[in-house]
Amino acid sequence: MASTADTPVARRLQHVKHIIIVCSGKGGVGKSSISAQLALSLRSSSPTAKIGILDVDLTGPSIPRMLGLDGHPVHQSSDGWVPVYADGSEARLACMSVGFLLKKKEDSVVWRGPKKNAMIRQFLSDVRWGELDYLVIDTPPGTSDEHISLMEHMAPVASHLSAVIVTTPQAVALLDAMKCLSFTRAVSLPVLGLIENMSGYVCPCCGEISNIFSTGGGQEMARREGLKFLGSLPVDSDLVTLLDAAEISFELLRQYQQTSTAPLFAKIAEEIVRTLSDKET
Ligand SMILES: Nc1ncnc2c1ncn2[C@@H]1O[C@H](COP(=O)(O)OP(=O)(O)OP(=O)(O)O)[C@@H](O)[C@H]1O
Ligand code: SF4
Repeated sequence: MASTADTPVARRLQHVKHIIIVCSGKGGVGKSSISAQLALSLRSSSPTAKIGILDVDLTGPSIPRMLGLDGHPVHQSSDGWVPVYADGSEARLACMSVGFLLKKKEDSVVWRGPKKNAMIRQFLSDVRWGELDYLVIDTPPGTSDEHISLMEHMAPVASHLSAVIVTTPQAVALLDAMKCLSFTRAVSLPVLGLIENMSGYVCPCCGEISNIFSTGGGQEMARREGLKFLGSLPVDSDLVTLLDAAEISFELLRQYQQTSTAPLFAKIAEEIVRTLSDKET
């Protein structure tokens, strides 16, 4: 068994206390926006918390856009790639994504498994994350080459890893979330809990939450499978406007706190922080 200092990935990641892999069975359920919100909420959870967010959704990287970082170049230093900081010189929210490496943001990545695997290894071993409290990893939907590569490369730091599963209330998304859960069980990845996204709709006029789809399916799945239910988030038009059009990351940090989902997500982040600190003791 490899010791924690045996591989380049282990040497980089041994200073990251907790690595949270965000996954979903189905595409479009809001995994990237949950990853972005988790990183923003964790950053706000303490005045000193240091957070990283790594986007390994290689064919559909959306984290740079959601954090208002589109088009930022990645600098290479003698000690590896310097991540892009969403909060400038405060340097408490570091971000890395294949989106930063594309010439144009509309360029697509058409890579086979081995090239994806090499890219993920490079993200894990060559990015100068430094000391982090939390590294949030946004993954593609389903359980694909990217997930397998992540688990293989991070095996020496397996004790730092855990997952959050995102679903929407519809039966088809829940079925896919079950597949995702069975992957985590197959690779012995502890699951912190389940988030039900797009559960009801926040009326932009009066702020009332209406149930446009069914709700509660995620909670029921969590109960049935012995998972923690971390919370549900409604469809919020302010959030989609903010994340789809974020242009300046500094503004985003401030504006996010004014959305109606920010306090709901803060509770989810608190629960995640509590679960992880219980795990440490
Ligand atoms: N709670 C929400 N309220 C409003 N819009 C949301 C919410 N969650 C996600 N969205 C929006 O839905 C769209 C899809 O979300 P996102 O890209 O996060 O999904 P995904 O699961 O990561 O998708 P993919 O399968 O492409 O990786 C985005 O435009 C996002 O801003
Ligand atoms: S929730 Fe109230 S304000 Fe919003 S659309 Fe419905 S009736 Fe109108």
